[in-house]
Parts: sequence; C-alpha cells; structure tokens
Amino acid sequence: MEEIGFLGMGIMGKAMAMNLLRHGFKVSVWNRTLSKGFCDELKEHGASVGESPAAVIKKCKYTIGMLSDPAAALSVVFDKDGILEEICSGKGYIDMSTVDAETSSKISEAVKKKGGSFLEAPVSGSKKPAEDGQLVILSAGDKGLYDAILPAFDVLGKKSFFLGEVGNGAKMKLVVNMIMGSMMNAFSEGLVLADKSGLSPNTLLDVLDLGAIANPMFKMKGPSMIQNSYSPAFPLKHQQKDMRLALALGDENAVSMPVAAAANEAFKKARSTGLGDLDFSAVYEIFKGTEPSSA
Ligand SMILES: NC(=O)C1=CN([C@@H]2O[C@H](COP(=O)(O)OP(=O)(O)OC[C@H]3O[C@@H](n4cnc5c(N)ncnc54)[C@H](OP(=O)(O)O)[C@@H]3O)[C@@H](O)[C@H]2O)C=CC1
Ligand SMILES: O=CC(=O)O
Repeated sequence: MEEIGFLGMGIMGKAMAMNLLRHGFKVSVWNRTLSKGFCDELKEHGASVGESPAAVIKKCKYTIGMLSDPAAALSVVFDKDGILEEICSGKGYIDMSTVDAETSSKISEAVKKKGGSFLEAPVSGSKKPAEDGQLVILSAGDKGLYDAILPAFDVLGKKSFFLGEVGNGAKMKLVVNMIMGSMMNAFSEGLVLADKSGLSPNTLLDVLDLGAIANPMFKMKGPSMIQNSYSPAFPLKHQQKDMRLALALGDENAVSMPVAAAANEAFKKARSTGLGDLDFSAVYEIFKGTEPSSA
C-alpha cells in the first residue's frame, strides 16, 4: 500500500503508527511538539518525519489524524501549514480522534471543498489494544476511502464498522465512552463502599469477575486502582471531554442522562484537583476523598 501519513504521536497515535510500521507499511509522521522525542523513536523504526500536517498530506495519498480533542482536530486542518493547504483530489484524510459530529462535519466539508475525501474513524480500545492491533474502528463518511484504507484498519483493529454518513462514527464513539465513564464511576464507588464496609476490594474484584457484570475494564484497571496506580493509558482529561461531548449530544436530542451527568461532575472534580493527565481510573481518588500517593 502507499505511504500513510500520521498526525499526532500521543499515546494512541504513536502505538498505531508503530503498529503500521511493524506490519511493513511506509509511514510519514508529524507531531506538534517535536521535542517529545516520539518522532525520533518512530524514525528509528523506519518512519519519515514531516515538518507540518501540510507536508505530510503533500507526500501521502492517505493521512490519518489522532489528535486530543475538537480544538486540536480543527487546528491541524484549518491553521497555517494545515491539511487544507495540500489536500486535493485523489487524497484522503482519516480522522481517528474522538470528537463531536459537528467538528467532524466541519472538517469533512472543508476537505471535500478542496476535492479530497474524508472519513471519520474514532476507535474503541486503549493503549494496549492500539499496540496489539485490537482496536474497534467506528468509521463513517466516504465509503471509497473506507475501502481503500481497510488494509491499514485490518492491522490497527480487530473489527471495523462503516456507519454511513459523517457524524455517525463520532456519535457512536461518544455513546460508548459515555457508558464507559459512567461504569468507571460506579466501579469506583463500589470499591470504596467495599473497603469502608470492611470488605476486601481484591475479593470484590474476584466476585465481580465471576458474575454477569464481569468485563475487561474492571479486570484490567481494578488491581492498579487498588494500588493507587494510574499510569495513563486513557488520560482522564480525554474521558471528561468525551462525557462533556456525549452530554451535549444528549442535550441536542433531549435525552435525560442523570448518570452520565453525575459521572461528568466527578471527572471534572478530578481534573480540577490535578488528575487530568493520569489514567481516567484516577477518578477513584475523588470517591476515596484522597490525593493519589503515586502515579
Ligand atoms: N488513550 C486512549 O486510551 C484512547 C484515546 N482515544 C482518543 O484518541 C485521541 C488521542 O488520544 P491520546 O493519544 O490518548 O492523547 P494524547 O494526549 O496522548 O495525545 C494527544 C495528541 O494530540 C496532539 N495535540 C494536542 N493539541 C494539539 C493541537 N492544538 N494541535 C496539534 N496537535 C495537538 C498532541 O500533540 P503534543 O504532543 O504536541 O501535545 C498529541 O500528539 C483523543 O481524541 C482520545 O480521546 C480514543 C480511544 C482510546
Ligand atoms: O476512548 C477510550 C477507550 O478506551 O476506548
């Protein structure tokens, strides 16, 4: 396949680009902050490093973006040296960031106006699934671009969905992450309730894992939460962004979401106490009423 561009070498972008390199794809990467060294590491694995989003788009037929939030996703498209300066007929941009449908639509319209094609493709699955090529890809937009980029999606994910018009991928991702954020809050409350009631949180994990509400998230995050360890796989600030965007989607559709609203408040509180860069499971500290003893 042609060389693939990759914008945004954060937790997810770096793991995904590395995965493409490991599977023999040629990859050209860009990150806003070069000094973070991620690009150098990727270079050692065979990637070339572009000077700007525009430079990467110019070089590659297909370019993927994996940026933190709507402001970042818009910035790489519309700002100076951005995607719009070089996107044209025959080139495709695939935004895999988690954003709202409105942001995605704005990007889609601008890219199409320049003759390019656009696919939104947010993912479910965190750092480890990104490293292992086990993401769930929720795409929508240009079907031709979806078909063309499938060989790369097959490396990045265990399953790809095509959900129709732009916005549907973003909405699906926000619904999923709204549920995940609410679950993390209920889980945290439960761990504290067990502990304060004189029960062993470790035994609670064993009990949960054997029953109808067993799930990979409780199993993976539970042991480290009990150790007050929150090394970021999915940063809390991004989970709070997803709750905020999901609540806005609920607002638009007059859907009452009291559970998600309460979870959002806990994530906001966690952010305000400096936990935003830790893993989203650090919301547990809010329920414990303590500061984390280690990150
Ligand atoms: N981590 C996870 O488990 C998952 C994350 N996601 C979603 O994927 C996206 C990326 O997440 P993740 O990799 O964890 O996030 P990180 O915070 O690790 O990385 C964010 C990336 O966005 C870049 N960025 C931020 N602001 C701007 C800007 N204004 N202009 C250009 N680049 C910018 C950062 O560059 P710089 O280095 O310069 O700051 C960095 O490359 C988010 O939308 C997140 O919600 C989806 C599924 C799982
Ligand atoms: O967006 C986060 C995830 O784990 O999925």
